[in-house]
Amino acid sequence: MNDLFEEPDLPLGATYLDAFASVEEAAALQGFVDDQPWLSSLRRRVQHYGWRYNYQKRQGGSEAFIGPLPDLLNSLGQQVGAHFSLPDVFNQAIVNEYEPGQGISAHIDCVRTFDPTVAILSLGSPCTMVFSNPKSGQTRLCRLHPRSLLLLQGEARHGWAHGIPPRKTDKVQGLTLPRSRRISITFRCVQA
Ligand SMILES: O=C(O)CCC(=O)C(=O)O
Ligand SMILES: [Fe+2]
Repeated sequence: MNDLFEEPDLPLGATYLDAFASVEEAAALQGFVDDQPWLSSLRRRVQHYGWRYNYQKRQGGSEAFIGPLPDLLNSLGQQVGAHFSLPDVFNQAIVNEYEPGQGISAHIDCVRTFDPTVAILSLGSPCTMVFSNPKSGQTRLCRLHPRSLLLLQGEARHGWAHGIPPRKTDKVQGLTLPRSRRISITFRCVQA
């Protein structure tokens, strides 16, 4: 349920679905992720599945194939694909962990490496994502709730940057809401 019933304010091409994953699926995904090793080379911890992503080169590269997505991730990816009738199957997933105060700077997911659809599943703490449009200077805020899915396509994927400010709290309709640990799983299709 959305905090204080605020409506998500999304750029064209973005779709937000509350409670996309069931409580059981979310718990299983969180348990799975928590049992896997983390990469700690960024300011936040990450896990890569399917294809390793090189943040410096901003690409995957043919040597970067790790293997098929683990079953739990694959079945969630398939559900997203079926729900939105997507033409391609997700073959890559990046897990991001955010402790309070951590975020991700505004970016557009690499267009050369990844296909036009990006799907973000949220677990754990709610947080506010900021969309910014470099051409118009507009910004839009979207509250991401645990178990929600955010699909980025079209303008929202290519014309707007998205990021999460590195804060310990978010302001929602005048209230200051503390963040706790959040996990996101971003599904993409690497064009091999
Ligand atoms: O954690 C999120 O919700 C966003 C992650 C993201 O934008 C990315 O991995 O490219
Ligand atoms: Fe992203």
